[in-house]
Amino acid sequence: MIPLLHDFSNATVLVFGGGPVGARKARRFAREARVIVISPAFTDRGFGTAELIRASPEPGEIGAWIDRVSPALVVAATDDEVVNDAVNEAARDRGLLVNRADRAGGREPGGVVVPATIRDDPVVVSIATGGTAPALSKHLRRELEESIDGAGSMASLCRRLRSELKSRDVSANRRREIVTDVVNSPDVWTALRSGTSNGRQVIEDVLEEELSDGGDGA
Ligand SMILES: C[C@@]1(CC(=O)O)c2cc3[nH]c(cc4nc(cc5[nH]c(cc(n2)[C@H]1CCC(=O)O)[C@@](C)(CC(=O)O)[C@@H]5CCC(=O)O)C(CC(=O)O)=C4CCC(=O)O)c(CCC(=O)O)c3CC(=O)O
Ligand SMILES: NC(=O)C1=CN([C@@H]2O[C@H](COP(=O)(O)OP(=O)(O)OC[C@H]3O[C@@H](n4cnc5c(N)ncnc54)[C@H](O)[C@@H]3O)[C@@H](O)[C@H]2O)C=CC1
Repeated sequence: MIPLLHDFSNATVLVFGGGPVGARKARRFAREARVIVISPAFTDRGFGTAELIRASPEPGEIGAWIDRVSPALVVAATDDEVVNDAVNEAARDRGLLVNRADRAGGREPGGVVVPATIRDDPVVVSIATGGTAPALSKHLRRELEESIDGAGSMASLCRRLRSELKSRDVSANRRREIVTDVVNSPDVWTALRSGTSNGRQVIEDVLEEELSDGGDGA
């Protein structure tokens, strides 16, 4: 499988199944999408801002629910394999993305997996194990969380630095060298992580040095 990023803003995600797994997927997608969860019972409280609809569709009724809601992605998270099969089939028939929570492999086209995710906006890190060990994905997510501390601030710094360098007509090659040096600088990381800098001073220092040596990097 090849990881891709998908923007769900202004899209709808339809989840079948209101247990802990349906809730986790609902919370995940609700940070961006409109989420609707359909289930005869909601055994978990943490559905985020998702809209909950109490219903127990038969396999033959799944397609009609999907048509009513026009989702971009459908999640099959019930404890009934026959229902999950029907969700998978109805979503595929309509060319929609589908996430099966009850399958480790054997995905068909359009089938997607939800990875463990670490965020320090706008930075995002995803972890998956090819379905072999979701608990390992969770463990690695926890282990790696600390190591990306400051990455969001570093990304913002780089965005501002790149735009300043562009507006001063610094060549693409030189921009690449400068940005790479900043990203690799332990001092900059320490300053961002400790909160002693928001990056403004780093940008000013880099620009001053660049302009004073004529921009040739010598
Ligand atoms: C294929 C996949 C499909 C998908 O859901 O997209 C899938 C499938 C299955 N998960 C199962 C079990 C568990 N899943 C978790 C947790 C997570 N599962 C997630 C993703 C995925 N799970 C996809 C593959 C990702 C990969 O490649 O690693 C995470 C990362 C993302 C998320 O769901 O948000 C989230 C951690 C989030 C976090 O904390 O960061 C735990 C741990 C726990 O609950 O504490 C357990 C119990 C321990 C265990 O079994 O490992 C079972 C067996 C069910 C059964 O036995 O009945 C199946 C089905 C099967 O294996 O057949
Ligand atoms: N992908 C993952 O991370 C994980 C996946 N699983 C799998 O996901 C499934 C769901 O896990 P849990 O939430 O823990 O199970 P659960 O049994 O607590 O919840 C299942 C929910 O589906 C609902 N449901 C039953 N028939 C339905 C229908 N026709 N339409 C809509 N909803 C219906 C039930 O009322 C219940 O709320 C498990 O059976 C297992 O196969 C389990 C653990 C982790």
